[in-house]
Amino acid sequence: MSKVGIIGAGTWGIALARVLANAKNEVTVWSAITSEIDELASTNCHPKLPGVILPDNICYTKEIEYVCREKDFLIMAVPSVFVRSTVALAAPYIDENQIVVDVAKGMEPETLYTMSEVILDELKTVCPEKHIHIVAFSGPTHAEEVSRDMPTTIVAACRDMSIAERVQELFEDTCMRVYTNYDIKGVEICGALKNVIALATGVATGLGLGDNTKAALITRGLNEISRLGISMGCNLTTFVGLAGMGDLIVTATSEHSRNNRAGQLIGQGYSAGEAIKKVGMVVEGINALPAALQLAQKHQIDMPIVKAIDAIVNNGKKPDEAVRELMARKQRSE
Ligand SMILES: NC(=O)C1=CN([C@@H]2O[C@H](COP(=O)(O)OP(=O)(O)OC[C@H]3O[C@@H](n4cnc5c(N)ncnc54)[C@H](O)[C@@H]3O)[C@@H](O)[C@H]2O)C=CC1
Ligand SMILES: O=C(CO)COP(=O)(O)O
Repeated sequence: MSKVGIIGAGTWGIALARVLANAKNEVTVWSAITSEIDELASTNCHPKLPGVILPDNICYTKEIEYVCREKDFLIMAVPSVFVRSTVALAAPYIDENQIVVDVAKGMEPETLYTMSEVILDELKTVCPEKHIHIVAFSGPTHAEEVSRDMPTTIVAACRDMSIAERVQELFEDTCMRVYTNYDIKGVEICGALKNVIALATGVATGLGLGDNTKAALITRGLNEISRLGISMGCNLTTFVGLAGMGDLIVTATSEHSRNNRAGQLIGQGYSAGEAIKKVGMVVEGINALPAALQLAQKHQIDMPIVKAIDAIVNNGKKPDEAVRELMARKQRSE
């Protein structure tokens, strides 16, 4: 039995809280939004996970200190744009013997840091004397399915494999089968950038295009992401594994994906802002675009699908025009 603090009460934080509480761990959930905590505590339900009853051994708190103190694991489950500010709040209460597990998928546009790097950077600023272990936890894992105990696989990534193994053990005997990987940077790049490609497959669906187009976007999209990752020193095997190919497949094809849904709306003619509003939850692929473009430029990697999505989302390019341009690119070898 472990003590786990879940920082963030969106669908993913709550799905993980449920799995871990049912496995007899002592689970505490915190949210920056106090009304969310009141609702969870009084209903044992999350409004975006209808029909899922949460076990009553989950403790809810509005105190960041309480969610951090004396926990073995702290799971950072806020959307990527809130990771830095949330770590700043939590840092004074985080100890060296705790493992911080990041589940947010994104990259910070100003620093080009992955989320584990953002966490480390913020912890160094607030408490430079502490050495804290951080694990990236990423893979094909929609909250809607995990919260119904559907068999799911995921990667726990850390340079120190013994720390990744601690997270693997935490999820033993749950619906989640955890694989370890020491290529934390590769795992995090996969998690952030597959969302951009899922936007692209959504756009294709919204335009009324077919399965051939989606397969092309998934395959060539993975090629773009892996070329970037390899140029940054990551391992190809990470990109063809669960955090890469696995998560790209699920996000690009699942009805649960917010990125896929936002892309569909954009393909149907909605602006990015309208699509985000209609989806009503975080669309990380849109947040990841500035960092993706900067990294492509910095590492001199051609990323035509990422560029096309940025042109549609941020520069008003018509989706059908972007498809025509992608198809008309100079012919080349695979
Ligand atoms: N939902 C899913 O199936 C999965 C999500 N993820 C990742 O987990 C992260 C969180 O995603 P979701 O839980 O789906 O998001 P969500 O859109 O359901 O959650 C939003 C949550 O963010 C928190 N929040 C809102 N404003 C905040 C603020 N100012 N400061 C701190 N926290 C604030 C609140 O707890 C709110 O419920 C994302 O990076 C996502 O890519 C990863 C795997 C699966
Ligand atoms: O990362 C996810 C599944 O693994 C969630 O994807 P969406 O944010 O597109 O729903």
